[in-house]
Amino acid sequence: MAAAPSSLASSHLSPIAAVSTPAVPHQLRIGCSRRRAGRIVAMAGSGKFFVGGNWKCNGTKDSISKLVSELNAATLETDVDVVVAPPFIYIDQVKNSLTGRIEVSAQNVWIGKGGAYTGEISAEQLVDIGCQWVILGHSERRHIIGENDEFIGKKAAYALSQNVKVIACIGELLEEREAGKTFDVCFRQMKAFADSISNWADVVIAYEPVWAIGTGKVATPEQAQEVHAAVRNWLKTNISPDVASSTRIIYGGSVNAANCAELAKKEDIDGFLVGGASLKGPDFATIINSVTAKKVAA
Ligand SMILES: O=C(CO)COP(=O)(O)O
Repeated sequence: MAAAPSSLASSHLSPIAAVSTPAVPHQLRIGCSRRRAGRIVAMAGSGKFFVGGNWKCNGTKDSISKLVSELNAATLETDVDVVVAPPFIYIDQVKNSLTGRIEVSAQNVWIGKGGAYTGEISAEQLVDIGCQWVILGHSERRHIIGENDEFIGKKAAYALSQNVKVIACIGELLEEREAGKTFDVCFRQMKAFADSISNWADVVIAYEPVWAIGTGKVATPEQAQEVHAAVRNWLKTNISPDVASSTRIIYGGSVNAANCAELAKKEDIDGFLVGGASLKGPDFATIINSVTAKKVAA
């Protein structure tokens, strides 16, 4: 992705000024407080912490073999769901060498049943090689490849129908944030998923502001929390309170070993989708283990 303009300084995107769309409704805050009083303090959602590594179009047989060895040797907290997403052609290699502690995801899937679709991979084929997850709606597929909301929603529905779980990505462009459209964009992308999804149990939502992806310009914990809380409230209003509290909403965009703990402490951040830092085993392990920061915050 192109580097974010220098105007993306933290002073420019201050926690409150950054999103000029309406603040999270008071009602939601009350809802979170109730949950706090009941059982969970630092996690508004009730699901397990979730960390995904999106390897994108990176790696060779040799580098992936080294990364898998690092992951196999790492000590990982037990109460975290961990998934890695290698390029399609290495999924089988990873499945055959990676510890069963970590599940494997694809980075894309065809919209329906396989057949005469040159270059595509079907959900049935993912199931055939034991790949349980797929990332859909990633900004690189939206903005570089040109996938639209409806196409992505239908892909999600078909993958779920074949028992492939979905990491559903949403997030605004820099110009959309600067125009105060962050919530509008995220809610529109959420609606497209919701129009196609009936079973949310196998869906994890990844909020990945496009200006933070691969740029080193991570959202502040406050900026991420603000959008996560709004998305959770959107689920509460438009799907159900149960889905809102059980669906993991993870953050992606320049997450690394140094910034993960502060992000993890935020109550609506239920984990991470990591790009560059997931290519380094020890750093990825640190990000997985940032669940301990959440527990301390609780
Ligand atoms: O796109 C991402 C994960 O899907 C994030 O990428 P980076 O962590 O490299 O910014």
